[in-house]
Amino acid sequence: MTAHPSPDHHPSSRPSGPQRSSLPPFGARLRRAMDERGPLCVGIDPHASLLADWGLGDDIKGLERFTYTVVEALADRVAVLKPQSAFFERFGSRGIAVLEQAVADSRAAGALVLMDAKRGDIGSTMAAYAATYLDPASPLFSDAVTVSPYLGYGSLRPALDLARQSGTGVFVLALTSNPEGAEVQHAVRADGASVAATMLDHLKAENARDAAPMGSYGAVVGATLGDTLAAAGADLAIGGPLLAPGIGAQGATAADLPKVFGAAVANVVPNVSRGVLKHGPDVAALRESAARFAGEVRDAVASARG
Ligand SMILES: O=C(O)c1cc(=O)[nH]c(=O)n1[C@@H]1O[C@H](COP(=O)(O)O)[C@@H](O)[C@H]1O
Repeated sequence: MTAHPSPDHHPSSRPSGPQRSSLPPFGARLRRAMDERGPLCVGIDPHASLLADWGLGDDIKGLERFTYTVVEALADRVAVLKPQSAFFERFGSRGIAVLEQAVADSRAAGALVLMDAKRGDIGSTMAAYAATYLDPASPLFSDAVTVSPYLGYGSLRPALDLARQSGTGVFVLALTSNPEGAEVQHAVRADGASVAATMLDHLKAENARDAAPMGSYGAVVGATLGDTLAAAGADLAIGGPLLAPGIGAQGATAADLPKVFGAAVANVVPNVSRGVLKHGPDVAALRESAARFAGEVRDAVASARG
């Protein structure tokens, strides 16, 4: 995909091969951001219906206005912003240019950017996806990216290795928030372990290096899962972050977090997208909503600590 972004936020051509980064490991950066700002992650998901609700057109101008308003409202106060790439890709190269600008502006304002791209392919193609999001020379360079392990955990190796090199992170889908996920993720392998438990074990091993204060390799575990985690034999003590989508529009609440995550709740990065975004386009209302979710998360985590 060829992008034509404004020239002010990234190099016009990419050097060959991954660039070394001076960034500390992602896990350390994320832990610090969680300590300073609280663990909330807000999604930037410009649904067509939200654009309409905001009084915007379902076009590039609407996309720009929506995206830059969310960045202006939240990038200086939440730990993580998670743009969902699909909502930008559907506008073609001009949508990608908006995404590039949003990533750069969010990072400049102090938010970590988790690119929600859910990529996954054979290793050699995965290397290109990894370069897209985790190579500091890329116009879409982000602090972390979501990936899908359906081609096998080993196929993710180029992303896992580039993340270590560039101080970025990788979030692997383990137990997703949608009800359809169980047919794959709860499936039991010949050795008796579920697919999800196997992914979590891989991540635990990945995090064994650079484990303090937190590993850079995360799992996606839905906040909607209630007590079904036990059925998947999931050990959430992976030493890395746990991205927990599903709060708000999908029905989970902050109060569910201790029940779903138990002792691992300290590593949970709860995500809310529509639950916050529906309060736009008023910047103050977006901030108030994010602050309310952040407060509920803080109270839930504190009550779990006793
Ligand atoms: O990786 C994700 O972020 C993700 C994983 C998952 O299991 N479930 C899930 O909803 N998500 C994403 O999290 C966001 C949830 O949005 P809301 O339901 O509007 O809060 C969307 O961008 C989803 O693509």
